Amino acid sequence: MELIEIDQVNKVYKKGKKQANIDISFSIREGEILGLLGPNGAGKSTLIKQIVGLLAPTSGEVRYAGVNVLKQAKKVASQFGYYAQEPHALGALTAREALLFTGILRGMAKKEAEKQTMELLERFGMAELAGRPLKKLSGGQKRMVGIGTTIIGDSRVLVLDEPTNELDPLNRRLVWDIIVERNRQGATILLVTHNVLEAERVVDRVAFINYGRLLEIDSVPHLKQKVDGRLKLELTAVEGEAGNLKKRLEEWGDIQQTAENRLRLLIDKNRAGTMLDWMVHANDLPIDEYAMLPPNLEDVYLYIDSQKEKAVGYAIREEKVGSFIG
Ligand SMILES: Nc1ncnc2c1ncn2[C@@H]1O[C@H](COP(=O)(O)OP(=O)(O)OP(=O)(O)O)[C@@H](O)[C@H]1O
Repeated sequence: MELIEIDQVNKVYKKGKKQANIDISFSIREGEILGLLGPNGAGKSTLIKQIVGLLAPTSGEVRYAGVNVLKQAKKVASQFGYYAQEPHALGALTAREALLFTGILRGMAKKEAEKQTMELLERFGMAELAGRPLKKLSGGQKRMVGIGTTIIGDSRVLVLDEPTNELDPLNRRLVWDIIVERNRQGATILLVTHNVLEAERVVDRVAFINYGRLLEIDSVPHLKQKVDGRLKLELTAVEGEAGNLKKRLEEWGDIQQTAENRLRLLIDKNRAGTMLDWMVHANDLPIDEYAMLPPNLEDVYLYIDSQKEKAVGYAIREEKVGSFIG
């Protein structure tokens, strides 16, 4: 069943005259984990804010269980857990109070909210910090309390905007575990992340957004078929030579610059042997290191993005390379 429908959503920010979302339509199915991926400035947070009803679309609408979210703000607030990128304004509350009050606001009985609060703080390794005001916690600890306030109260829908951002590896893993666990308990989950490789392990489907548009939405295996029959060559260029190297390799396949001196080439399997042979014999290529690897979801994204750029003639976003790294 389609739980949330995004129907022809357009968002124009008046001040900047910026069209952040253009004709976006797709559905989120009940019980799925849908990953929303795309580079910085693609329009993901704008879309998410409209999905949770905090921002009104310029045109189009978002429906939850068949009804426009803006017409059922109370219901959406009680049934959705929303983790925003911006830190929340609960700084004067203690960690315990922030969790407890959010649980009660979502309609939990006080006793149950108390129980879940302590369970979460223990799970986060923060039981001893329960009485400390949020403003006196570290950035990562604050973020974990933010995750806690999002998931407390068994919300039917979780909307998570970069939930693992700025967390250490252990907490990142804990958050991914919690996401999967809550999904198994029945929650429908929409999440924005730049951790494409971590997301690949948990999401059922992926929506790729760029230039304010939905470029693609599909299951991970289906998306990977787009780069089937290809291999990935990761190259480190000699300092200052990435542009030059990119030009020399362009004819072999789809090439992207992924960091200042790093390039990624997707090449047909049946050309890979000839290409490698050519590369090792060409003495003047400015290459420091290279490795041949099977493609992953990040490569699918880069491929889809490059095809779209070619198709519609968008300028290459040199300033945005590397958005997916780390
Ligand atoms: N309040 C605002 N007023 C004007 N323009 C805005 C506003 N918020 C966002 N934008 C612009 O809209 C575009 C989309 O921004 P958005 O925050 O939705 O991107 P994003 O995909 O979430 O990016 P990131 O991954 O960096 O968080 C950007 O060009 C941004 O500068």
